[in-house]
Amino acid sequence: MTSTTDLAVTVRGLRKSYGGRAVVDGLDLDVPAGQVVGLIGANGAGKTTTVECLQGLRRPDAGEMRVLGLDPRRDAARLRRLVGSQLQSSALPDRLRVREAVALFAEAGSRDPATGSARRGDDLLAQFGLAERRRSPFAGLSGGEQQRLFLVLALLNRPRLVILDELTQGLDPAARREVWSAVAQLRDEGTTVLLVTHELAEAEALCDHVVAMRSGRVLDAGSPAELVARHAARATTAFTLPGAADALAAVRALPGVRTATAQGDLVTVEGDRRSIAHVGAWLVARGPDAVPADLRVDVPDLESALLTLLDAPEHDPGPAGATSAVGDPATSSLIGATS
Ligand SMILES: Nc1ncnc2c1ncn2[C@@H]1O[C@H](COP(=O)(O)OP(=O)(O)OP(=O)(O)O)[C@@H](O)[C@H]1O
Repeated sequence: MTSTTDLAVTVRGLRKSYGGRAVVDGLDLDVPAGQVVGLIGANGAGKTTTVECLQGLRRPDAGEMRVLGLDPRRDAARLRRLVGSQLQSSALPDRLRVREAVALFAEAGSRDPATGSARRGDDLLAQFGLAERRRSPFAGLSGGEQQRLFLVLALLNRPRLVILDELTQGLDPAARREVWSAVAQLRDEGTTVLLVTHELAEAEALCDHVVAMRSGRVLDAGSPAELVARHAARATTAFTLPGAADALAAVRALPGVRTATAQGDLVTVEGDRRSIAHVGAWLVARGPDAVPADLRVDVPDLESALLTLLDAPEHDPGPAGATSAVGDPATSSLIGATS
């Protein structure tokens, strides 16, 4: 179990209302040091409000927060030096050159005292593939380059925690992959990252843990694989098999298979993930001529898990607290107590 000293962020009972409407409603959250934790959920779930409270940008109505051991309400200025936050595109003037942005954001401590150059900045620009763009104005960068520059600026002063909100929104697939690999690099270097994202493939690729939110509350939390196993365990296998109807009884008897149906020669099998391997092995065992050329497998992913979670009826968490919907006690260390 994670001890509190291993936690970069702890939140208990966070509440924030706008005009009498609770948008964060008794949220508990732990972010273990050195991990990438993702906040996912529906629009308006309160994800951005939560991370803004953690950065001292918004004042919650109630609750306890600790970010790197500090209270964002009282220590916002100290935290700004320890937390790297992603800027919004509008934060940089179009004409500001990359090297000027780096110089502007570098604290004295990140400069090399011998040469006076922002060596850390140069290293990061090289690391994130922007060394050749040092003279480019911000507006001349591609979307992916702009986001990578935000990462460089967020990392410039060696933050212990990086908070990223919709980092890859609006990027094309190639640029998104570039930014993902930059975040994966951070994770490999042991930086703690709190990531707000709508991109569930992104959460699946990058996050050690994800916290699914709706209406300001935690619905469930765990590793992406745990959430998939709990909420989207079904896999579908489909293939063409001559004489399909006669084979259905054998397919239904395979381990992990829940249902098997045939439409003409097209067989559709539903089951848990094990069923995929068993169906494949059964087909191969029938001989090389029986192996279908059109085998298609739909494996459940985090998106299916989140859709199931968001589809579940809302219920009042009652006095037990907002995280009472959490399913598996094994993952509750990430969510914390519900008192
Ligand atoms: N300053 C504000 N005044 C009034 N309502 C606000 C304010 N800021 C946010 N809200 C509302 O609070 C709710 C939660 O917003 P928030 O941005 O935290 O959610 P989110 O989960 O990040 O949403 P999204 O995924 O759409 O970005 C939304 O309904 C939003 O309209």
